[in-house]
Amino acid sequence: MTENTSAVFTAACVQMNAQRDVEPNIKAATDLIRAAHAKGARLIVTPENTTILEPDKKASLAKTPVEAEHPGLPAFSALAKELGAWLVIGSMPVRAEPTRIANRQFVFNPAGDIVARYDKIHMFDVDLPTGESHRESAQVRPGVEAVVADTPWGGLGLTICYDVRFAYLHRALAQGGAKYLTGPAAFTVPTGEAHWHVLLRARAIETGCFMFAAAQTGMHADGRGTYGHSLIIDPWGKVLADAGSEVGVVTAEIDPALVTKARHAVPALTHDRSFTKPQGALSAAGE
Ligand SMILES: O=C(O)CNC(=O)[C@H](CS)NC(=O)CCC(=O)C(=O)O
Repeated sequence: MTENTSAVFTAACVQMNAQRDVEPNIKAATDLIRAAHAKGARLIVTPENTTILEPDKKASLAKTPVEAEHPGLPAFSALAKELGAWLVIGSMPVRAEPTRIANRQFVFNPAGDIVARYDKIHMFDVDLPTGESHRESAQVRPGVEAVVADTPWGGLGLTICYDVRFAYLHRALAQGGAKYLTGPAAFTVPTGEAHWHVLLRARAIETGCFMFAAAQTGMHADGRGTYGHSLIIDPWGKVLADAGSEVGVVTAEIDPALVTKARHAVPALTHDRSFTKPQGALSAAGE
């Protein structure tokens, strides 16, 4: 189908509860993507780690093939083509080096072609007050390139999960042509409760972009919980859809004209100034 590039269209976020093994996750994602399409969605975004949420690093590496051998690629390519929809797989980790993976996002056009790839740049290395610790950098090779995909509705800037805490990436994407941002995630419950909505709304407001943040939800392997609340947000910061904590699909009508409207009202994206930086330096602990 040829898209009318200025017309209102329906976008969807798929909310998943991915488990350890790739094939059942592909099947679960496929069913939800079909449900999103049945609701009229022309652009469908899935969460970070759509294809695998395996806490055991050795097992995760063993289950993560190189891109060319990953069963998710032919499956999602065929699905995008069958549905005639734009499909963003929030992330599908692939082997990047013998012992490291890339936390990679894929954009498929309605012909089933991969039109963009993005490797997550910022690594989630944290020790939370709840005792939950993550060392993403121990296994993931971080990306070094910000990516804006071309869609019929305008630029789609790609980010993943912890990237949401880095405003400069989003600003660079918007200044590089993005009118829409993806923010697929597997957010922790405590940081989600405290930070998720405000961070995503801030990124949408600062950039004058729509935000599509598809999330993992519920309990995963080894007692790991994720926050859910997939969000679709407009460029003025209004939450158009919030998926709550259940597995499922949320949709929203996207009016591309709202991007121009928000940026005309407050053209902050064009008001950058240069300034000298303060001399201080952070310690390793970040203080
Ligand atoms: O490790 C895996 O198996 C899958 N990957 C994730 O869950 C990623 C990296 S550990 N999670 C986040 O980035 C959460 C960020 C977050 O929660 C915050 O910024 O507060």
